[in-house]
Amino acid sequence: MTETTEIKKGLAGVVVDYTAISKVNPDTNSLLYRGYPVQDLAASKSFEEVALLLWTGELPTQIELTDFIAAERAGRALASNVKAAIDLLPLDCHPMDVGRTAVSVLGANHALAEDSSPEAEFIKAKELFAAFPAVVAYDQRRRRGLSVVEPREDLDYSQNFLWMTFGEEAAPEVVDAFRVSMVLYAEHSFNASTFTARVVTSTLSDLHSAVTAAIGALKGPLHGGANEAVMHTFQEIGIDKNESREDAAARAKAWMEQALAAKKKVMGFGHRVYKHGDSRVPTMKAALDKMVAYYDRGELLGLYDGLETAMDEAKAIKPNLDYPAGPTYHLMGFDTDMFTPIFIASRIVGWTAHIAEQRASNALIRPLSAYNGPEQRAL
Ligand SMILES: CC(=O)SCCNC(=O)CCNC(=O)[C@H](O)C(C)(C)COP(=O)(O)OP(=O)(O)OC[C@H]1O[C@@H](n2cnc3c(N)ncnc32)[C@H](O)[C@@H]1OP(=O)(O)O
Ligand SMILES: O=C([O-])CC(=O)C(=O)O
Repeated sequence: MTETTEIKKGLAGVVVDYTAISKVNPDTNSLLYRGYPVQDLAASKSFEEVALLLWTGELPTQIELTDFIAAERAGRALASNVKAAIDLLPLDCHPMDVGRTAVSVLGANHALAEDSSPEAEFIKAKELFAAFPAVVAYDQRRRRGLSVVEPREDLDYSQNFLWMTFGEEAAPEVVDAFRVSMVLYAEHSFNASTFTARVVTSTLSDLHSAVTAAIGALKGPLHGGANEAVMHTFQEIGIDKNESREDAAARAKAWMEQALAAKKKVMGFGHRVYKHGDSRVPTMKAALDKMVAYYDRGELLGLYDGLETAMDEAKAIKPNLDYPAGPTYHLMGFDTDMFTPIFIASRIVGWTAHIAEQRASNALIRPLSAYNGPEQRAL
């Protein structure tokens, strides 16, 4: 085997494999899940239906959906050793560390952990989907010194997620914005965390190991961690509920101009694949607009507009999905560092769909490197 000398830093522009799960088209700013435009799915389908679509390739029949919903509702409670493991973690560790640990324990618990048949993998994917919201809710509540709220089987996925987190039933508008975010975050081809899951799977390792590794990749601010970084930016600029939208926009614009002059990277903007705008942003921004109206917090849109305009004027770089998602979760009442764990809950679907696809047509993922260290020398 000869070494290639053509280096593709960050694998930019490299096509690594086929996928039938989603199609990201940067020329048309579009995203298809198994052929369906994501904005159409977000307009009319539950997250549960979208999950089944991504896993199986087709929207479920009514019977399939009913069966899945029943199993999902029955599988929401946290195992006692997952709670115990979370309780052992410091309250000031990052919640992504909690999510990563919880998935690891769920893997160790699983009777089918080492069974990678398609049937076993599908069972594990569905169980992880059902169990993970309770991890986020449990951790959010323990950080606030609040007692656990048990799941309710009369609520759908999004309603129950918000119920377990806040201990009250969320308004339909809020549930819907949350559902939209779950649909939009679910899948995005060979992004860094999904690729990580595929690398781990390619060694014939198990599903929970692949998801645990993917969580590590998602945590970084160049990837999923950007949704919380967006809120940190808003907080650094300063949030004043009584400020007018125009004044907030002016302050945000000035902040961005300074940040760019200082050559800072501002999280929530830019994308490796989309260069003219992220396909999901218009749908998520519409959900954010509804939340701003619901909570009467126009000044947040001032900050949003000011940063976006200044970035566009200076560098023509567009927002990515994390930009509208961050303030949406803030308005719903989540602590900022819980935003990326919410992303995990959704992306579990995409990761596990890719794990299945990788297994079905596996080749060990092992690229080459060009050596640029010292020449051979004598000891
Ligand atoms: C769900 C998701 O994971 S979406 C992505 C979330 N991540 C973020 O929001 C982090 C901020 N964005 C970024 O760091 C980048 O846009 C990335 C990593 C997402 C993609 O970047 P790449 O395709 O590798 O492009 P790269 O980082 O080389 O940027 C190209 C140029 O645009 C600039 N640029 C890109 N994004 C930004 C940004 N957010 N702020 C300021 N400048 C930026 C770079 O500085 C670089 O400028 P230069 O050519 O003058 O050096
Ligand atoms: O595709 C990417 O590189 C990042 C992204 O938007 C995602 O994972 O949703």
